[in-house]
Amino acid sequence: MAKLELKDIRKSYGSVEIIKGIDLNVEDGEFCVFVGPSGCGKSTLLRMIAGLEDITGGTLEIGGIRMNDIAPAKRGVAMVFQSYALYPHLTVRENIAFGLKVRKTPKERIEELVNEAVTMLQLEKLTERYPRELSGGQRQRVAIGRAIVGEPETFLFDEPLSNLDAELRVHMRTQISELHERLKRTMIYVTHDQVEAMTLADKIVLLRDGRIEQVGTPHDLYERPQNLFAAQFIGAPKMNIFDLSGRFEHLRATLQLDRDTRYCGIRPDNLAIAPQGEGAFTARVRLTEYLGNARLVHADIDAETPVILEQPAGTELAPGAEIALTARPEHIHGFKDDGNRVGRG
Ligand SMILES: Nc1ncnc2c1ncn2[C@@H]1O[C@H](COP(=O)(O)OP(=O)(O)OP(=O)(O)O)[C@@H](O)[C@H]1O
Repeated sequence: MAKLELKDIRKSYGSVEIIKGIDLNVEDGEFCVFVGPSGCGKSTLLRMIAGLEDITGGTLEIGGIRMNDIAPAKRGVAMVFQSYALYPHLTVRENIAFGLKVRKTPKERIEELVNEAVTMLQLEKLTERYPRELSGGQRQRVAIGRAIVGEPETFLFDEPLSNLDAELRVHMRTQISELHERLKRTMIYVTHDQVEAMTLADKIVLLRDGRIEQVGTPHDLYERPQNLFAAQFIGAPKMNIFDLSGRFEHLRATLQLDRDTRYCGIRPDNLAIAPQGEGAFTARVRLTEYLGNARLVHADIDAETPVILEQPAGTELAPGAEIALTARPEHIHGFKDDGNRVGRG
């Protein structure tokens, strides 16, 4: 069993607090992704779980056992790093077997575990190569193999795909998903890439500045962002936000928004072009981008207020054209003065 419980977890370097009180449960077998902007503390939190960083305050339990002061090797976790951290002078097979040898695992068992991992990760033809003779994706598969053979209860991934090109990232992402399906182990995965977070996670933990902004399924974060930060972090292009305290006051009536609503948010694919003279507001097209399956329209409501909408790829709009825009009530997200969602929950 590898349920993780973090209770008021804190980390300081000197007088600077980096992790500012994290309460979180990760269920046994769950795929949990820590996501957030650079410097928010994702890696630090993961390294604290791994035992590579001391915990300044709070309690970390894995499988019901307090782990704060337990050595990394005794936590039942294996970590896969962005940098692969392979031994250059060892072959693929030797790299994968290394930890088992150190732990004095019987030879036959090492054979068995390594062969299993090699097959699972399709490394059969590469076992006698050295890391320098491998591509980035192959190196990362070896690093994952090394983690698998230790049979950990929990896998910790620290931005494992960051050094790979776009195509390989997508491929490795699906491999990691399949690995989770197959091993059914708890996995915690750090990324700053919201697409990775959305596609891999059972549970997303969105962090900012050492605190949790929102925890939920990918669907929760996309459909019901709990605050302006979550609304703008998840989804690309970003959600459009209109401040109703100023020149968008009229939207309150037109879009029938609650009195508590200070900001209204509408995703680019939820903005529709209305017949001229109708719609909630008008904008002037600046440029359009053809994406193959859609067309992104960049427009300006006024000099300070850009807006982005996603339209069918065949939509023809010349720069300078005026468009009337509208959105259905169920696609409008309302946020209060403090940035929290109206009718939170
Ligand atoms: N050893 C250290 N001493 C002092 N500050 C540190 C140390 N390690 C990390 N930090 C600071 O802690 C904060 C969180 O760092 P961390 O690496 O966890 O962020 P991150 O969210 O993983 O960012 P990134 O996506 O850029 O890797 C940063 O502001 C960083 O500068």
